[in-house]
Amino acid sequence: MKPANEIPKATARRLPIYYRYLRYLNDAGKTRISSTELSEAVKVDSATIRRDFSYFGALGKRGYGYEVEYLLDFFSKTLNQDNLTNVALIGVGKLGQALLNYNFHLSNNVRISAAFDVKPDIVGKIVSGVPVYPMEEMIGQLRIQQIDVAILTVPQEVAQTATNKLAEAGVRGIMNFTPIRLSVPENVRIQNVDLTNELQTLIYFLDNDIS
Ligand SMILES: NC(=O)c1ccc[n+]([C@@H]2O[C@H](COP(=O)([O-])OP(=O)(O)OC[C@H]3O[C@@H](n4cnc5c(N)ncnc54)[C@H](O)[C@@H]3O)[C@@H](O)[C@H]2O)c1
Repeated sequence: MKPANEIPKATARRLPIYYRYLRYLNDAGKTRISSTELSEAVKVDSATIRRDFSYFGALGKRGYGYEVEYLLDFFSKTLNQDNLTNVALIGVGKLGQALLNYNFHLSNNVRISAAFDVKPDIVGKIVSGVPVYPMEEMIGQLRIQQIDVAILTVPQEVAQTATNKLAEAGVRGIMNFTPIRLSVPENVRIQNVDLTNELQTLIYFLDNDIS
């Protein structure tokens, strides 16, 4: 098995997809799955699946397929499913509230446990089960709750200032929903999410008939 930093990013991104489907199979009482079946279900070609799995050692047997429980256990450990990751949300507006409401129900191991805002009418409230703290308490709360991942849903004008505070609090990963490109220290990783971009990419692929 390769160390985590040697696993290609594309493979790492597919792991949660495999994991979710294996959980579904396990819940349905299925004990074994062939690579063709798995491939059809998760829409990843079987050569890619075999290559992905090969990074973790030989997990399947030719002509037999994969043991669901074994794989599930294996991926659960690899994806650190046994540890709950608390995530903070900064900016409890329209988008922030939608994310709080969703709160990653499908995942066992990630949940938003604290939210932060500046609006007096929302600070101090509990929104979808998550307490909303004032921004002045952010650094302290993140440290107490040992949160090192944050979702940023503030107006773009304040995004960089909020990011600086997150970095100061020791946050290592930020999921950035704001349209600006954030500057961060080297040890902080940013994941930009832009639904408009995604939609435009989809339309571009459709218009140009690219599969
Ligand atoms: N990536 C996407 O696909 C996508 C989609 C929608 C919105 N957005 C972006 O998400 C962000 C939020 O959008 P929205 O529609 O929810 O806006 P909104 O105005 O409804 O919410 C913003 C929230 O941030 C709070 N806020 C303001 N200043 C703050 C500060 N300094 N610290 C903490 N909180 C602060 C406000 O009080 C408000 O509750 C915007 O930057 C918007 O451009 C991105």
